Amino acid sequence: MLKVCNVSAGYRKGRPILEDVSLEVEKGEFYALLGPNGSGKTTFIKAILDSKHLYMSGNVEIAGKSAHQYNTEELARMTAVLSQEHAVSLDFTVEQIVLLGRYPYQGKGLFNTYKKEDYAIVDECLEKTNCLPFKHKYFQDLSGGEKQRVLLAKALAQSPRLLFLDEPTNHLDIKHSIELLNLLKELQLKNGLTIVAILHDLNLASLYADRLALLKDGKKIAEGEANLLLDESLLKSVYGVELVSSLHPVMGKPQISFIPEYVKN
Ligand SMILES: Nc1ncnc2c1ncn2[C@@H]1O[C@H](COP(=O)(O)OP(=O)(O)OP(=O)(O)O)[C@@H](O)[C@H]1O
Repeated sequence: MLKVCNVSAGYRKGRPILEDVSLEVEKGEFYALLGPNGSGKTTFIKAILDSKHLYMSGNVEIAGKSAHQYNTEELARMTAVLSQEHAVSLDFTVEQIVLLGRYPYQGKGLFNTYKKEDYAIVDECLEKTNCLPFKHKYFQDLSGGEKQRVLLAKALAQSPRLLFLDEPTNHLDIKHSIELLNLLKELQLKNGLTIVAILHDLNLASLYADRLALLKDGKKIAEGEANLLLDESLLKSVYGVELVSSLHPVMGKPQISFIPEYVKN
């Protein structure tokens, strides 16, 4: 579904932030991108979906076709992104924002308007993300976590086959983080949605992703299943901190914790 070949990208000429990154994500896979702050994770998503402001080399294929061959509407029907930046017009209601997710499905004609089906999809996405209770509220009046869920509903309303998420659990409390990841997993398993998620929480990545990749200083350091990747010495070399790995009591997947400094002394 996604093939990234030897991609280098940066914001200034001759200063790459990403260096020679290659990876492939299978259809219906949940792939997590991990790495320290500033390692290039967000730049990676931009290099795939929005490279016009980047100095970039290498190739990106989405569903077997070069990313450059998609026009804006085609790309927005194939992929959606939940980004960290909430660049949304302030005086829109929740419903209006989620309806924007249906825009790529409207024709170019002057009299094209949203159809009954679009409104039904919007309601379905609002329900899935637990946003129905504030459907008529203004986006600007919501909490950070509620805004995050509305923007996920908008991304889902695009009915994408490939969904990118940049720290989707940012702003969410533990209940809503778990609910969001459960929903993503359900969409992956039932609908075959392909998911590429930047996650800072190694434990959630371990429990939900099929494969993980570690980025450091713009390079892909390692890739694989959680049992292979969440290794204490590898994590120390990437994050520069001592971490302790143990197994989840039910899932048998690695869970990462640490010993606070004051206990060690
Ligand atoms: N628009 C920009 N112009 C110039 N440099 C940028 C821009 N956006 C990001 N950078 C730089 O690129 C590097 C990688 O940033 P990026 O946001 O991709 O990292 P990240 O891994 O997503 O970080 P975080 O985990 O903190 O969100 C950083 O050094 C950052 O300062």
